[in-house]
Amino acid sequence: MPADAARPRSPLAPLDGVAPEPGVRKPDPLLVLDGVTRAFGGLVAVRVDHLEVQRGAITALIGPNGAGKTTLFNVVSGFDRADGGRWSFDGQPLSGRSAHQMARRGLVRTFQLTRTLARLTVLENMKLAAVGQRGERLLPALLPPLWRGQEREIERRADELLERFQLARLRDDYAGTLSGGQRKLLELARALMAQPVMVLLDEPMAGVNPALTQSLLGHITQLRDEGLTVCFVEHDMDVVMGISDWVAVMAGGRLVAEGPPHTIGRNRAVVDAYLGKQHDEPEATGETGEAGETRETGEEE
Ligand SMILES: Nc1ncnc2c1ncn2[C@@H]1O[C@H](COP(=O)(O)OP(=O)(O)OP(=O)(O)O)[C@@H](O)[C@H]1O
Repeated sequence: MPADAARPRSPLAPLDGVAPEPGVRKPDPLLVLDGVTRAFGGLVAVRVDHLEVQRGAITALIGPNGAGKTTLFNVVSGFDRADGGRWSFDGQPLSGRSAHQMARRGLVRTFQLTRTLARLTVLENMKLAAVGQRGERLLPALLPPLWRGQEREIERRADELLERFQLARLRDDYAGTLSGGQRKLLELARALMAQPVMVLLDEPMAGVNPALTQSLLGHITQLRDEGLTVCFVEHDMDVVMGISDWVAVMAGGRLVAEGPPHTIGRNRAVVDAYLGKQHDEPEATGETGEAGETRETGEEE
């Protein structure tokens, strides 16, 4: 069980002064990736040379469609295999571990399309998340009394989380009757059943109405303030700017930029990633100023 899950956030801003450069070293990285690659046939979906995720921070992972964000989440969380590279979590080399093993170490992910089971109740979904993520299936057979104690503890934790996420009144409803937004809340609550140190959230706000988006944002920042490390994929830039401590940008499988949220919009590599490099080609190919200088591309403004 990760002991530091409820570690209070340092009042210092540890990312202040970290250079906004792709692959930059962080003062206290929890997750460190090196040379991670994943290809599908001829398409290299991910090729990240180096990425560090700062402990206790909210990091947004952004990039255009098909940039490789979900694939990177899948690989690191053990839901997919990498073709190459390695990564460590909390100083432990964990490349190639299964999703169960990663969850036991404290790294849990949620999915773009929620994975709640429609024909189970909200509470059953929560309990299953604890069992499934922690790989405790053998316990009931081997040690019934101990298991009953654990089950009570799991239910207590589930009820606590359902209360926190305003889902308590839906506890005994089938998950299939929940709205899209409520399912997103349940997905986040389920992830927390494993008492993770870090959560990877894949588009946690997608398809959620504005009121519920605000509620989810509040929950995510509260998790960070309680010491959890959060990395999330998001397309809505208002959300990214609103809650991120740091932003990492992918394009074509690569990490093309990193930095504090306010620097990202001004970064040329990010503009290129979203608009396509050709957006400034007319200026770059032969258009000269009075002094005869050709404007260069690819630089940060
Ligand atoms: N299982 C798969 N088989 C074949 N190609 C895949 C598979 N999964 C992803 N890809 C391809 O890999 C590339 C990266 O996809 P990925 O879903 O990781 O991007 P993304 O940045 O998460 O995109 P989005 O923001 O649209 O979700 C895309 O070209 C995608 O079509």
